[in-house]
Amino acid sequence: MTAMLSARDITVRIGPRPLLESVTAHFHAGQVTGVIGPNGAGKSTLMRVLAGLVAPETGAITLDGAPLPPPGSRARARRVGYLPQGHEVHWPLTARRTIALGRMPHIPAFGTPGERDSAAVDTAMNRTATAHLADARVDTLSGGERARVMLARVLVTETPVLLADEPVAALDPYHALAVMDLLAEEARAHRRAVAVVLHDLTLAARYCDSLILIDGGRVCAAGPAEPVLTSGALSAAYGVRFARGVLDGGAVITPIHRLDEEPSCSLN
Ligand SMILES: Nc1ncnc2c1ncn2[C@@H]1O[C@H](COP(=O)(O)OP(=O)(O)OP(=O)(O)O)[C@@H](O)[C@H]1O
Repeated sequence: MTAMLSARDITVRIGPRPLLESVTAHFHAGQVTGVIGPNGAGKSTLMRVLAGLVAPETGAITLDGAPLPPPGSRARARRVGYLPQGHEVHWPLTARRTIALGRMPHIPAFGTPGERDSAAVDTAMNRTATAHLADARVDTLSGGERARVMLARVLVTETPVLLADEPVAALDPYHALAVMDLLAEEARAHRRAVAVVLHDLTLAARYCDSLILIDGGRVCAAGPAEPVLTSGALSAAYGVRFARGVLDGGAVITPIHRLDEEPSCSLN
């Protein structure tokens, strides 16, 4: 299967230290690809490279086999949507106006938003359960509410590639499942390539078609989700023994205890 978004041989260095080393990763249309790995592994750095916010020292990123438009351009913004980790916002805009900013790449210079833009905002607010927050200032929202508003802002951009860095980190279980359902729908119904950074391996097992396990800036395992989640590389990367099973028809992966060995699969 041809990948929609491909990163090949990406190396990112800050000073002498490589944050990513020869990372190759593929993200397919119609699939949710999970990016997993321990703290500091390089997951967010990979997302930032894919979003065009960090220039790699080596390597290339292609969309459908062609180079991406330059970072910061409207053409790039129409192709790759990026939901960063954390959702820090300091601007005193309402949730609706914040979400509407996601339509900017579609509005001509000196143009004004039209009915199509307004409808896209309404749809995204309904899908992220944020319609009731429309007039609330985004800097006054709770962490989980703000996370859903920022997701809506990315959804309205309607990009073929959607990068979400820990989109469920601030969410309660109901909203975490709702957001994962939504990302899966974006992939399956709209044929988008969805990349999602996750720490919850049960969500990774249930929602991701394929996984990229990163540790120490390198890819330790990649491919269909199940073999990655059952591989020794998973325990080695996290330094944790996991229990795996099926409960109520769904996969469950939970950490049991730390391993004695120093966690690392980057030498495997
Ligand atoms: N601008 C920077 N300058 C120096 N070091 C950086 C910079 N950005 C990231 N790093 C380092 O690169 C490593 C990878 O960071 P990154 O944010 O990609 O990790 P991560 O896998 O997303 O981790 P987490 O699960 O904790 O969010 C970390 O050790 C981090 O301290």
